[in-house]
Amino acid sequence: MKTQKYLKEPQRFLIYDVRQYNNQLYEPASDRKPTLIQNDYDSEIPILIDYGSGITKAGWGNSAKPDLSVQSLLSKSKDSKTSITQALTSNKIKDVDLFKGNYRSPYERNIIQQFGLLENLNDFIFNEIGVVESKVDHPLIITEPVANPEYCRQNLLEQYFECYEIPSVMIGVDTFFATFYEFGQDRYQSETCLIISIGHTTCHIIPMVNGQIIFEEIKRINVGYFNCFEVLYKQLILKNNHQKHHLDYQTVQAIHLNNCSVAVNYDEQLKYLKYGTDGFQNKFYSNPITRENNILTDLECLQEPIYIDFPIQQKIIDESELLRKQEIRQKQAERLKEAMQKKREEKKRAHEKELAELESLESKFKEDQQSAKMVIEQYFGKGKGIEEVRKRIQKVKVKLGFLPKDTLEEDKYTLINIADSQLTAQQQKQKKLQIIQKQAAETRAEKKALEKQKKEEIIKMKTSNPEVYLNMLYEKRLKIIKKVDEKKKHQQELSTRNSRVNQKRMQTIAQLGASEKIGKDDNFGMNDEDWNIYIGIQRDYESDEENQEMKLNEIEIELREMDHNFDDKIKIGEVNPYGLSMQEPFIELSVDRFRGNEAIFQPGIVGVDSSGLTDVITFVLNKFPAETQAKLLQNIRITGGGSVMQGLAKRIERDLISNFKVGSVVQVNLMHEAIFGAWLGMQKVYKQYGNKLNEYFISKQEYFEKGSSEGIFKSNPFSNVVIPY
Ligand SMILES: Nc1ncnc2c1ncn2[C@@H]1O[C@H](COP(=O)(O)OP(=O)(O)OP(=O)(O)O)[C@@H](O)[C@H]1O
Repeated sequence: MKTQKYLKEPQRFLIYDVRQYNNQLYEPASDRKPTLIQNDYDSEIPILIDYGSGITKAGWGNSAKPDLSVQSLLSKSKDSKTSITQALTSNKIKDVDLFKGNYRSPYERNIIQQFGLLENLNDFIFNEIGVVESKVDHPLIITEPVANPEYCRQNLLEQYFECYEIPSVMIGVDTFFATFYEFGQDRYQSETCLIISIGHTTCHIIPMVNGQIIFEEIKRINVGYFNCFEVLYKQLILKNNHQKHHLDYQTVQAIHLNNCSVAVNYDEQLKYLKYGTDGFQNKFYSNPITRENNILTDLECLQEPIYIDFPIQQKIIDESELLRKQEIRQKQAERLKEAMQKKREEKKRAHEKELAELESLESKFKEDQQSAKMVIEQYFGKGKGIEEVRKRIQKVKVKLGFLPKDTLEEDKYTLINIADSQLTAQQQKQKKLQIIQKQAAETRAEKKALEKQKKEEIIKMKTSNPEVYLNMLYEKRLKIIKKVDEKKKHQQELSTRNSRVNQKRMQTIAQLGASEKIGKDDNFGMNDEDWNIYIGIQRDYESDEENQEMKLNEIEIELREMDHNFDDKIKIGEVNPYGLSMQEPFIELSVDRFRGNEAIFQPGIVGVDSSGLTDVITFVLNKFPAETQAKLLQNIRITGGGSVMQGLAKRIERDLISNFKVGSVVQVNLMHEAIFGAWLGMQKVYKQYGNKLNEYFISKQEYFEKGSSEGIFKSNPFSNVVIPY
């Protein structure tokens, strides 16, 4: 296959480096808990909760940042002892693969629909942030999405006032709080800007003119960060099935955040990935791109594929770790040696005792043949004579080292040189057996000698021909890696019920059940060989991984000594330098880097029948007179967790430049806080407005007087519109 030629060399990353990312999920550290509990005694301090369909952020009004940031996912499990069903949030279950677990969310899109689950989530929040009393005696400031349906708000208030006995609640829109945090009080009341909020499963486009939110023109698209991420996850699993076990939720999220981006020009990016620099002959690109006469922005925005290496061994183990392992191995070897020595001494004592007994029997035979014969028959079986005793004496003497080993060999094949005519039928049979045994012993000895010679040659080669020796070590290393990999795959297949390996295993067990032996009288297990059937089955489960790892370590120590570039070779993924074929230990990210994120610009990719983000932005902007439109175009702000997608602002900017008339100034910026903006905004509001906020709170008393009807909701500078009845 012809290799692609790109402008820049494709980058390679090690999965261990990629896996590190700024995860925004956490719980309060244990040393912070006492301070949090202190807060519970001061009923003036409000609790701020930014409910999100992706991440719920909660904390006390006087904390510097949210005390808790948790995924809005719950899993119910039954305690085996108490039979009480508990709800666990995703944070509580460490290293979970959220695509595999049975997780449920209180949300459908970004609207709360499951209030039972929300109660579980609230219990968790209040518990974690240090509310110790059964009721929550603090004012609450919470967020809701734009145009939150009335019944959701009513159910929420019902839960707060009746279940938690909360004294008062203020409700605002998450994006408005985030904007307040970004601009501050004055600019929030005067700014003209277009706010784009990329949430977990939705995007909102919110125009703000002279500090007024234009509610009539707010638009929502039903795709968000999660949809983009899900496309990537599915693509990666589909294309790299052999690395499936590595690609869990956390790893793919890290890949998404670190290595994926929004294509500035998706069509051209795809062509670039397909044709590489060959396409610069103006044939493939819609823009005439050439090296001499290029449109710089376009060239800069084209990106090369990325390779992520998954080396088989866990990490390049450091020296101390190696020493520790070596020490353990030495101790184990010493213990084994001691045990062997003990066993040998015991055996020696037993043989000495046996020899003494046999010799006394032999001398007894000389004195009293009759009585000695009885004893011999007792020992060796009926019909056996003094020859058996003598043979045994010789054997024991060889074992004790009193006689050389070949004494026995000579005795072993006594019949070989005697002609058949002089032998009985029984002896002829024995002769045949002896011939076979002798041949087998000779081949064994030959093999042993050959192995010994080989070992000596290898030792010689290490000094005389180190390069060949090094190659041999590399080959050995690859063989072990392959073996471990195959074993892992095999074991993985065993965990899948319908896999070929598992079916074969079941077949073996079924055959065992249907065996003719097990007929009317089931006597399975009477003979030792019956149990051999389990050896085949058990082999699948046995793990010699540690053994292999030890061997691998030993080889790598030697390799490191001989080849100083060994670690570098592994780092760049050069795992196959000596021509052994292996399954690729890396994944390639080419189109996948961009296709997932394209979902918010082309929702059709994830099957959502909707216009894309820039089309909707253009639609919204076209609703405004030219002057306002120009102002809005110059001040586009992106917020929400999805704004962390690389290249997002550039893409929107580029799309809008081509959608509006020549000369329009387009400026797209990210807000400073992507995920915590709304929570920090709530805190800023609480700190700046202070007591003035009281008029915006819905109190428990009002709720019990009026019920949760529409009239109870109070509008505030951050809330949805209240339509009076
Ligand atoms: N570093 C990160 N760590 C964890 N999650 C992240 C990170 N960066 C982005 N995210 C994603 O951000 C999203 C949450 O963003 P955000 O808090 O704005 O949405 P939300 O408020 O939960 O959702 P919505 O506003 O739609 O209800 C999640 O989908 C999450 O996967």
